[in-house]
Amino acid sequence: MLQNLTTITQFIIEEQRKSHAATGDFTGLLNDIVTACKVISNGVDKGELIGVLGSAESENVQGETQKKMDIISNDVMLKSNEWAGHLAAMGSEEMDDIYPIPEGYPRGKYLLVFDPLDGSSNMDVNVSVGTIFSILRAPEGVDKPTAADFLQPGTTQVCAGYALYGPSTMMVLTTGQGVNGFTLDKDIGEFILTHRNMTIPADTGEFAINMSNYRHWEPPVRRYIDECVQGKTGPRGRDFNMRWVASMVAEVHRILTRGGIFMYPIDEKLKSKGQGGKLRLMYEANPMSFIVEQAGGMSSTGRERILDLQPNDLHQRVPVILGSKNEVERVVGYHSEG
Ligand SMILES: O=P(O)(O)OC[C@H]1O[C@](O)(COP(=O)(O)O)[C@@H](O)[C@@H]1O
Ligand SMILES: [Mg+2]
Ligand SMILES: [Mg+2]
Repeated sequence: MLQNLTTITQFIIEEQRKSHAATGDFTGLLNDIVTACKVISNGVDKGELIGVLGSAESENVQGETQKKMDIISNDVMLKSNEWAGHLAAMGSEEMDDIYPIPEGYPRGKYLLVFDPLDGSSNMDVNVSVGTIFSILRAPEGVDKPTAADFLQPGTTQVCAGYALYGPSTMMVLTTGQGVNGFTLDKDIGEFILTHRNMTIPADTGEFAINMSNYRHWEPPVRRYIDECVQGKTGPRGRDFNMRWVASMVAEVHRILTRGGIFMYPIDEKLKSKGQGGKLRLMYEANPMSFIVEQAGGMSSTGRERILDLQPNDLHQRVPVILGSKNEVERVVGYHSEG
């Protein structure tokens, strides 16, 4: 029924009304992020029709070859969010250092950190990709924030969300009052509330991990996956299914929709490169952990709650094990057994 549609803006305003401190700043910021994701969705949708597939022949701070859409999505996020006066600075996977709000634009009280295109290795093969974002408060009285001002534990996030550019374009977000999903109606250009109060079942029979790293895994992870693969014939006494999309956004969305466990653990290969994991704390692990916990799931490094971690670098990498509570707890238990 057309007249009963709730747009994402209406939903956020209603949510903000519950907290008397709301000034409209947050709603304004979210609207700018929503606009950016609509533009990126349009670009992903059109693909080679507008020549945006393929590599950009440049590398980001992670040493990864950037896709054209990595750079385009990054620019769209910057341009859409820099002008309105809600932000003091931004941080992105695709930029070495933070992005201060340009002179001439008003500064605001929030910090925005994002992964402009997640799963970018799937862009050229037409598999779901996404955008992940996290909103933090800028320290009071600081006119020009530094990278250090972004290094706040995940528990201090004001909002976390992602856009998923898949068969349909969706946006899922939390402000600490549960998790809700919105589907983009491209005819009216609005994200409409379609998935109210998303929750993750505590149990699951589905795991997601890049099995090609098997020989590099630590014993607790190898034990957990061995038992899943042994299924009925092993100690778990039941069969498990496996999925791996290679887009964290798509994995988390599947888990929010039907449960599951997603793992990108630390391994010997990553350690040998001096990395603390594959995925980035500030704009992948923290926002996804806030969403997963708000949906009743759990998120850990295997040894610590991700949201409690004190970040030490804007591009810090961490192990990620998240999803259905009882399975994540089991993996954490295997780590503590040593
Ligand atoms: O290539 P792998 O080992 O399968 O890793 C896939 C993982 O890397 C990522 O693509 C990293 O994110 P980016 O694409 O934003 O760099 C995750 O989305 C995904 O979960
Ligand atoms: Mg990513
Ligand atoms: Mg990315």
